[in-house]
Amino acid sequence: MKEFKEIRKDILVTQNLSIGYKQGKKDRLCLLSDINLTIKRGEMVCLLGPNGAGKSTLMRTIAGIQTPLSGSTLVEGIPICDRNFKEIAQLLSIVLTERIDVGNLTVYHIVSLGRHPYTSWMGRLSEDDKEKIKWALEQVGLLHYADNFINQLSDGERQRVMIAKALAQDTPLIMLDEPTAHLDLPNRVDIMRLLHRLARETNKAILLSTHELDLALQAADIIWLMARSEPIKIGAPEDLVLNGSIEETFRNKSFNFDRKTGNFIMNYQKKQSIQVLGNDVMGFWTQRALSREGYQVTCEKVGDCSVKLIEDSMEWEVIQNGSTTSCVSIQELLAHLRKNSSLD
Ligand SMILES: Nc1ncnc2c1ncn2[C@@H]1O[C@H](COP(=O)(O)OP(=O)(O)OP(=O)(O)O)[C@@H](O)[C@H]1O
Repeated sequence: MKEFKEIRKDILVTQNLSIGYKQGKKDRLCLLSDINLTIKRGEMVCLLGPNGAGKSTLMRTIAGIQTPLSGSTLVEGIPICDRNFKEIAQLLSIVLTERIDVGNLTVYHIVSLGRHPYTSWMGRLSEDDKEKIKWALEQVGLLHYADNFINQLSDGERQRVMIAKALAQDTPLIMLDEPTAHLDLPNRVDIMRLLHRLARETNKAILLSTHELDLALQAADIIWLMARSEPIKIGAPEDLVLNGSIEETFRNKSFNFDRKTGNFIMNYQKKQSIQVLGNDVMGFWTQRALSREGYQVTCEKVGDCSVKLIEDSMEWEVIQNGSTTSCVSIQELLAHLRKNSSLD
């Protein structure tokens, strides 16, 4: 029980925080006020929200890079504004979105910069510092790249170097601003899995802002859902799906959020209805294709056209006006339907 309490200790608390920008001497743009948030050790929190919601502003304010309009951020119980630069750097590390372009530095050198808050002004690394750098490189799977120059690495590897630097900084809170931007799908998944594992195994709190709704829904322990001028919604991803918060925040006439799959489905103008007999995986993809083609798919009998799925042989039987045509692919099915509708 004691161990559980330690794992779930609050590392960061915001108290009635207001975020925004001072504009001139008197005016100010307040994006959001009365923000009361908590992050616990061992927790991965994803900050989600549409463009312009204020995610970066919130991240910068929490990290003490930007001054709040009012309220405060407490790290380990002490307001961040009462701490000096070195103390803050020992409590929270930040990984920014910008692609790093320091070609003449090695991976080891960049990760070693994470030890800066602990070294003397000469920056000499102790044995303990070197151990922490090695450990950080191991965690992100880049120990064998230690002597490589940064410009010899892919974007995914560079991002892992920056995460290693944050790990070497050995702070209880790691903040990342859109860590998966510029990455392809396998790398996006790898980074999210890595961050999730690190939160669990190192007992650090990880806060990241992202536009990757599907990955955040799978990897986050807690989601902070932000929309302009609305209170931040907080909860386990599944709770925010079930109570309709995700749908509401990202509501758009061009697509719908499918609560069952956690995916966004594009809206197409529907021309006519079509009956599809069969379900499961083949049914799902057939429905997607027919929907794109402008059909309203139903399992009820409608009109004189229906599609029967033969799952064993992966075939589609189109039954229309009493005659049956077999198609061996969705492409062929769509071509057949297009041909017949042009004959109508
Ligand atoms: N320096 C600034 N001065 C005044 N307003 C700003 C400044 N920086 C950002 N804003 C405004 O604050 C609002 C929130 O911006 P912010 O970058 O925090 O949103 P975001 O959710 O991170 O957006 P995105 O997802 O596009 O990165 C925007 O309307 C933006 O125009």
